[in-house]
Amino acid sequence: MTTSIDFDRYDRVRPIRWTGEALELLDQRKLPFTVEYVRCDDSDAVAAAIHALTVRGAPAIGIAAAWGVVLAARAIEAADGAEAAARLDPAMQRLNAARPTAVNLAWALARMRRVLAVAGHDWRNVLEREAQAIADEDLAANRRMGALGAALIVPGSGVLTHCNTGSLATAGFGTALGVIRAGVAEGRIDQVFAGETRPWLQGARLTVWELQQDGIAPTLIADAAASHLMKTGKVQWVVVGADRICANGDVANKIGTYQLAIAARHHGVKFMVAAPSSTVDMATASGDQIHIEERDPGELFGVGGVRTAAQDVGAWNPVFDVTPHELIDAIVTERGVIERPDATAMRAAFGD
Ligand SMILES: CSC[C@@H](O)[C@@H](O)C(=O)COP(=O)(O)O
Repeated sequence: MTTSIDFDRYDRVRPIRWTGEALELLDQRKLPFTVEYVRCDDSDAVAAAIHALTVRGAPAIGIAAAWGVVLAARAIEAADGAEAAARLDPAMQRLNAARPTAVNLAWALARMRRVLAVAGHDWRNVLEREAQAIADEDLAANRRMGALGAALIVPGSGVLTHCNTGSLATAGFGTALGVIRAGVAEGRIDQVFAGETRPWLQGARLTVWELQQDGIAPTLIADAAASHLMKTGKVQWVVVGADRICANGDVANKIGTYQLAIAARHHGVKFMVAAPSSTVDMATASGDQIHIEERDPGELFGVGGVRTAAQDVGAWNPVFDVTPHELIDAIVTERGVIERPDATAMRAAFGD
């Protein structure tokens, strides 16, 4: 497939930088007002950064964890990969436990374990090459799925997206935001709406900032405005990313995605999920089996450190939800487009 997209135009934001000595993470807690990288010198610092959302987004936390393994390797001695694997196991388990919902974290660590198991005396170089490969493959997958997803969008369309699925959440270009970038570049998308994505405001803080770096001017909406937006006819597609795609096509993504899918179906708006194959988890049969992360209820009590909620209130803060496959029109990965996903279509695309 050929595409007219100038990818280099979109290579401006990089959330993860490997210096050869340390891992530098663009601190997403401080964006858009402060652009600052946090330096991680060991794997526990990486695990803490993943847990704190310094680095976030399913593919990005997998990539960061892979570099975390490279850092953990600095602290041990081993004659070969098998011996190193045993010694690195506690650090890898701590990285794996940093966040539960996005499968990309466990997937990246499993890849590091696999290459380690067969590595010889040069196991440190093997780990470093694998971490770099995970990052490089993610960027390539995003570019490919961007073009594939954009091709589904009829010129002149408006789209709504949720959370942040861009360069900040990946090795670059983005998943759903990659589709949107490609769609804008190809003249298919006229207008991009971004939901705020409360409580952490990934949409208002990160997606808007990222698109502005590209010269794309999104329109911000309150999350609660989504159904009304759809009713006006201004959007033809909802395009979102994923943290885990199950064997039956159910999709876990940022809290609020499920209600967007319900509203989209009601209004005849199409619903697309864009994610690399590293987000596909064929070992999880359906969304009912996904561990949904719940974060500090304090995230709901205010914005930017200013309290907005009444005092002495209880709160519940699940940060992901599951969209049933019946509400999804297309899942786009770098391997192709799965229309109306279900267990049969998923098996045909990804095996068992
Ligand atoms: C490529 S990003 C896909 C998802 O990871 C994204 O939509 C999302 O839900 C991120 O959640 P976050 O809690 O910000 O890590």
